[in-house]
Amino acid sequence: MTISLNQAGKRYNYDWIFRKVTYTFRPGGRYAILGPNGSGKSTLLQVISGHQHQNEGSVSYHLQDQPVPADTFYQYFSLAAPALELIEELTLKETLQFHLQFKQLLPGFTPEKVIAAISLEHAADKQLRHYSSGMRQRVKLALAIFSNTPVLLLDEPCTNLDTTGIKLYQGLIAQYTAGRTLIISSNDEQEYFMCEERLSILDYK
Ligand SMILES: Nc1ncnc2c1ncn2[C@@H]1O[C@H](COP(=O)(O)OP(=O)(O)OP(=O)(O)O)[C@@H](O)[C@H]1O
Repeated sequence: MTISLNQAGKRYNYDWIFRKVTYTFRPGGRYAILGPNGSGKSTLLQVISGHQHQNEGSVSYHLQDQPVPADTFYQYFSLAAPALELIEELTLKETLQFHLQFKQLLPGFTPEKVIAAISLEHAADKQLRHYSSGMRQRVKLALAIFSNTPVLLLDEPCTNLDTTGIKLYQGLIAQYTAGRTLIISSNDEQEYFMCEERLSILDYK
């Protein structure tokens, strides 16, 4: 999947968050969107994903040179973000079953294997509302990383993770993202160390 931004700009009310972003995210590339708190990293990720619409310029998607309509791009990406809500009443097992109605898991994976991969076997039947913030983050990462999508969008992926959780995240990225386009919004090197391409949002003010 190729994602192309051409002179893209986004404002909230009268404040431009970024302007004139012309950038191409290529298939299999690993990209970090960098910048301080409040600079617009999450907003750019939301414009890429289509959750927010740009106010100027364009965003387009191509799969092997064929255009992908913006309103079908949701099928091709998975996303983990602090703002994304989990369904609190569901257990982890139920969450994965529900998720399977929308996205397939990576080949060879079952809900049980995903739960084991994030070391939450002991809490698989507990409602998510009783999870700690770090456990919730593991669930969000698992739903994104283990979905069989060519594009993976991660907004501050190590939010609420302890040292063990960060190592787990880094291991999952190393093991399960080969060949996928990875775009990480972050200001923490531990989250984006593997990204060879770095995009500073401050260059687009
Ligand atoms: N829905 C919204 N309405 C109005 N302003 C918004 C909205 N969402 C974000 N903003 C503003 O846009 C700016 C960029 O926010 P954004 O969340 O993209 O920054 P960020 O770089 O991801 O920050 P952080 O590192 O703190 O997560 C901030 O000034 C924020 O207040």
